[in-house]
Amino acid sequence: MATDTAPGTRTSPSPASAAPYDAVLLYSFGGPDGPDDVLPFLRNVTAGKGIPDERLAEVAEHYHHFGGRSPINAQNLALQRALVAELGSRGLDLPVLWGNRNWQPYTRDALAAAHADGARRVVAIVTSAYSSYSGCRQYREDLYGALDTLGAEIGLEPGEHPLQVDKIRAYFNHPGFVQGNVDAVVEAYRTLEAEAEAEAEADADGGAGAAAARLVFVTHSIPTTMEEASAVSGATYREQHLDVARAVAQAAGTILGRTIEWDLAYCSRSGPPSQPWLAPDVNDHLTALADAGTTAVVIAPIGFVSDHMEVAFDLDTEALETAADLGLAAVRAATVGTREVFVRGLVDLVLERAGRAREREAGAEPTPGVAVGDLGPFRDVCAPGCCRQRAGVASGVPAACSTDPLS
Ligand SMILES: CC1=C(CCC(=O)O)c2cc3nc(cc4[nH]c(cc5[nH]c(cc1n2)c(C)c5CCC(=O)O)c(CCC(=O)O)c4C)C(CCC(=O)O)=C3C
Ligand SMILES: [Fe+2]
Repeated sequence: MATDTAPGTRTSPSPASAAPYDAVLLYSFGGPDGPDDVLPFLRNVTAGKGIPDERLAEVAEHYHHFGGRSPINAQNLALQRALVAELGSRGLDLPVLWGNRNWQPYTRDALAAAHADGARRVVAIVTSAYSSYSGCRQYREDLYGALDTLGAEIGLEPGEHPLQVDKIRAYFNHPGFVQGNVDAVVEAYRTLEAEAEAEAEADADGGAGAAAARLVFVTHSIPTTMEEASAVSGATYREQHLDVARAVAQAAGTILGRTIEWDLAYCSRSGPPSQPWLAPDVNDHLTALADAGTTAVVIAPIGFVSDHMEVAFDLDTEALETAADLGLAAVRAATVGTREVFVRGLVDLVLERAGRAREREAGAEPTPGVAVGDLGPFRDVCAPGCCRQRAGVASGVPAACSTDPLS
């Protein structure tokens, strides 16, 4: 076959298209940057939520323990840079804006900047991999609010928005997110083994449990009412985590050459004690495991995409202390953060979303997305009633990225 390229020379691939999108929004939670930000930030987060004052004071202490600064902002900046680099390596120079729900830079400001630069179609990457009110609808409600504000500022009619923002689907079962977690779990097992070997050299009885260490997956607890309401998207918040956990434990076990026993536990419960939340709490679960004879654990925070405050405080400070008190050898697996396989996956999801938007707009059948596990890819556009706080109770607050904003 004739070719004008010398063997072994790589031609640069023609860039994949991100059309119809002209900007990406990295859309996150936000966190305080210093001690003076802590209270106003917490007021933003908890407005109208009925979180008891003692719980707020306690959470403020978690932030003050780290100088009043959450690690989340630096991590989002790093992810923003990694996304720009990955898009660039594919020949795409799409701007990546960063906006938060609860602290600056706020979503409204990010979208205003995009609009001023001429963007009209934006694709959002929410820094939450799972679907529930907290990880899906709340982001979409706040997005609708930011678009309304922006519209009003430039004199549009109520409900008319200056830009259209779509979001990538819930990506908990996307291969990039799952593989990032598999790699992190394998590394944690190897760290635990290395620590056990070092200890065994120093003291003859150490190290026995590392090879059989139990894998404890952890995610953010939510009220059971929110868990029930999450079923509208096809599988509940808990079922989504169980699907990822099964896939990660199996793949990590294959790499490590053993069967891994695992469980799913929860952290960061808030709300009044009378309100049921998903359990067991990770500290209670570690205690139960130690009582039953477990001697080593890997703690894998699959519910979080980066090492923000829940991970830094609830896991690295509290849960690791619980493990030490119980005499459990414990290593916390990394979050996916800016791992290459995860960042590549996010850009794949942006391009997949763009491709399906083009197909839909051309009246063609959209190409199905890829997913691992048993649940299949989640929807691009949320179904009516998706991810409410309570099943069957509409909030009356409109939400973006839905076929029916008021449902
Ligand atoms: C499922 C879920 C995620 C994961 C999905 C996602 O990542 O979005 C998440 C993330 C986060 N949650 C965060 C912080 C807080 N969450 C709170 C409160 C709450 N979270 C809830 C759920 C979730 N939260 C719920 C049901 C509440 C009760 C009140 C309410 O319904 O909203 C409160 C109030 C005090 C308290 O009650 O603890 C704070 C300060 C931060 C920032 C951390 C940092 O600063 O590094 C992040 C990334
Ligand atoms: Fe949803």
